[in-house]
Amino acid sequence: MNIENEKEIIQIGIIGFGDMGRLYANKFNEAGWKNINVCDLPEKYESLREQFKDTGINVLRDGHQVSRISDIIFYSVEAKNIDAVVKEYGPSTKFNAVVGGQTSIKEFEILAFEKYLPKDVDILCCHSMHGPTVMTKGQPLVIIRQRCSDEHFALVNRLLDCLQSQKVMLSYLEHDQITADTQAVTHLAFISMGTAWKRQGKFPWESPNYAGGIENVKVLMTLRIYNNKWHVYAGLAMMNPSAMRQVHQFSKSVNELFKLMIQEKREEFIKRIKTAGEQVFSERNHQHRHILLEDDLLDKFSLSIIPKEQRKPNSHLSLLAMVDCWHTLNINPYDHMICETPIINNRLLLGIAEYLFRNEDFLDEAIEAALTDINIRADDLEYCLSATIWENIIHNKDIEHYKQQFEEVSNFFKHRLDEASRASSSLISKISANIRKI
Ligand SMILES: NC(=O)C1=CN([C@@H]2O[C@H](COP(=O)(O)OP(=O)(O)OC[C@H]3O[C@@H](n4cnc5c(N)ncnc54)[C@H](OP(=O)(O)O)[C@@H]3O)[C@@H](O)[C@H]2O)C=CC1
Ligand SMILES: O=C(O)C(=O)Cc1ccc(O)cc1
Repeated sequence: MNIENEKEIIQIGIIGFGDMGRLYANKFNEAGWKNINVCDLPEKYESLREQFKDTGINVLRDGHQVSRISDIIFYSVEAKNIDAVVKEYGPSTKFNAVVGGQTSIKEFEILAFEKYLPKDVDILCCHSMHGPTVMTKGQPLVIIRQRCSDEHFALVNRLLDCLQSQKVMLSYLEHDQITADTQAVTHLAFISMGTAWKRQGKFPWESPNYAGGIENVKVLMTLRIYNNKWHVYAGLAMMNPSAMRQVHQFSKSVNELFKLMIQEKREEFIKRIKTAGEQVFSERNHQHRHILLEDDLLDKFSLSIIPKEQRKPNSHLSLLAMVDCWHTLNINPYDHMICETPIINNRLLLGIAEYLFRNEDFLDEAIEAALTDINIRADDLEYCLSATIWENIIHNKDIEHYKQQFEEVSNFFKHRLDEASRASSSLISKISANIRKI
């Protein structure tokens, strides 16, 4: 093929024109790829065609039409639907095309492609490790070369170059293992916070326990998750075969630590926290000490109406349990930074855990609050219940219940979700810029 004019010749297809499908289509369009064919569900065809009529993006009625003409195809549908969608449209794939998917769990996607795509078709999958409102530049982009010629591999790479993301080559099993260790359990920590606040009818920005510093990160990240689509998190937690172990352990860590707190088993509690902290933030990880969240920076992104001086200590049960969970399962969160996402693990959750555990005074203050301040026990009890509720829903793969719980909490916060999402995006870019400077 002549690389010179490939942007005019190559037909690109996107099946599933939701948030991520649109992000990719717009990026390819801006980069000058001329033939971008997209579809969503057939019932949305007329309105999408109208909406995109002057954009250069070619809206088609369904996945058969996209598949018949496209040389490179991305499936960008809900993970829970991937098998059914590939089953329906896969057999229509153009001869000698290359097909990939954007779903967050790769085992199901790859198995569906292997099952339903014609044998002449190559499989090269991707996963942008960020949500649709984050700048693609510099973010990790996992590439999974399942079966793919050198020529197709090079072509898809040239196309994806316009995202300016950091490519990471993994097998689908490696991908699913890493994202189970990072995304699934991180989301559980934050969605449980939202549920606990909602169960108490309490907005965290009105409470002195959630004002200032790393509390801002907890609030913003929780609301950021609740501003995204429920199916993204449901899929990640329920469909990734490796995720359940972490989900169970996190909930167990929360509950066991809480029991030690209310029984005031001081020595056992402190020993457990300090041992976990020493292992996770030990010498072997000192070279990674680059998250460096600073109070001044975090305070600029507060939703709180409480002045910082009126801040009250917090047990940080969620963070203590997170580190206890990593320690118990022998997970080194720093090893997984190749798949870092803005919320996940690395930047923010690992960032705030690091902030807490690497500042002895701060950690001691949290431990003291956990063991002695009875005013925060109601919050911590609600956190335990919430983590247990989510663990059960995920364990039972109860997708309807997941949706209902998620939407109830999301509705509770709905008047601040957009604002929180904007604030968290600025915070993420500020922290990314800080990290790049180091
Ligand atoms: N959002 C995120 O932060 C990220 C998401 N991902 C993954 O990317 C994928 C897409 O996510 P996202 O764009 O956020 O989700 P969206 O819900 O915004 O987009 C998925 C779209 O696919 C449509 N769809 C469903 N079935 C079909 C079909 N048979 N034919 C055509 N279109 C169909 C959906 O329609 P309808 O809504 O009517 O069902 C929806 O419009 C998911 O697998 C997700 O896990 C990956 C990285 C980040
Ligand atoms: O931005 C983040 O950290 C998210 O958690 C968003 C996200 C959701 C699903 C993915 O498969 C990847 C990223």
